[in-house]
Amino acid sequence: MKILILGAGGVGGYFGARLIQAGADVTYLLRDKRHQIIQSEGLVVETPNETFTLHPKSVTRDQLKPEYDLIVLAPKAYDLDDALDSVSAASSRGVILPVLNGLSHIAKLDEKFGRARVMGGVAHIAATVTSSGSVKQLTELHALTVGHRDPAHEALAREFSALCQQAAFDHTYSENIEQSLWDKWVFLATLAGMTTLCRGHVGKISDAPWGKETMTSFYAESCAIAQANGFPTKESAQQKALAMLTKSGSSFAASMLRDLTQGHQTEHEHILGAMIDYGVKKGVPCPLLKAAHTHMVVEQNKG
Ligand SMILES: NC(=O)C1=CN([C@@H]2O[C@H](COP(=O)(O)OP(=O)(O)OC[C@H]3O[C@@H](n4cnc5c(N)ncnc54)[C@H](OP(=O)(O)O)[C@@H]3O)[C@@H](O)[C@H]2O)C=CC1
Ligand SMILES: CC(C)(CO)C(=O)C(=O)O
Repeated sequence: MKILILGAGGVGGYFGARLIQAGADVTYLLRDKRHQIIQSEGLVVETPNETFTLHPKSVTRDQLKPEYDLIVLAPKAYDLDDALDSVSAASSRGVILPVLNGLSHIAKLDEKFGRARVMGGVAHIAATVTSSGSVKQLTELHALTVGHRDPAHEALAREFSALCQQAAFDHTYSENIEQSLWDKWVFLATLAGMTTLCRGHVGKISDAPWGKETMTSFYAESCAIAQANGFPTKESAQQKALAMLTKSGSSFAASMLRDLTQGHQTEHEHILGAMIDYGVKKGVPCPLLKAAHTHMVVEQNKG
């Protein structure tokens, strides 16, 4: 299977590197600056246990041909339109696997490629790109869940899953990937909303007198929106998520907090704004999500 991965950032860089180590035929589609770095220095991956360098195949958009069976999209949500332009010379064939957080990108991809060509993916990792260009896995967490959304691409999705089984990360094949996407989204909206509002990680929030209660209410709001839209998070998954979201002493925080404190663009419209839209359409009250979203809009407008 020939795989094209758009983006060698935290998610694309990490999971792509692990797939290459496992023998997968991966090519990266990169913008000029990242392409030059990877061509000259290789793809450097730092994990909590080791640092390794790979020399992957990479192309820029002008070198692209429609020769891939699977096209993995790993840009930030605000770069999706540019990513779709960049990949256009290859995207007349193959199955598309987006690994972005949230869900609103799926509708856009379905509209462009048709549901029969768009599978689902959920990345569970805390990863970033360092100032020197390395991909850095910040914690031991590294899991990729994929699944088919249409019988037309089920065989390819399972073939890709078999490749993931060989790679050095945790992998699950989801028989209901849209539910998996919603489960991750309600968790992330809560984590991102609360850690950005409070400018602190889960442990700090849990130490505050009303921290656990507010986190729990935020999560309940997000779950109510998922439920109203036909994707109720199972009780067992809710308990597991709440345990992580309210754990005393935990240094867990969302990548949105890292982006905010480092002055980068953030995905608040995709993670918080789109969740509010789903809530408002179904008449679900979401005051905490609206407070978190308002805070992010004010922050980003500061320039
Ligand atoms: N980081 C994390 O811990 C997690 C992130 N996610 C989600 O995964 C998605 C990706 O996030 P993350 O990996 O952190 O983002 P990064 O910013 O680290 O990486 C995104 C990469 O996409 C590249 N890119 C964007 N547009 C194009 C284009 N047109 N052509 C080629 N490359 C392009 C960027 O390239 P360039 O270098 O040129 O800017 C960048 O290297 C997001 O939706 C995020 O929410 C999910 C789970 C965890
Ligand atoms: C919640 C987490 C860390 C899990 O992968 C994530 O996706 C993010 O912070 O963007």
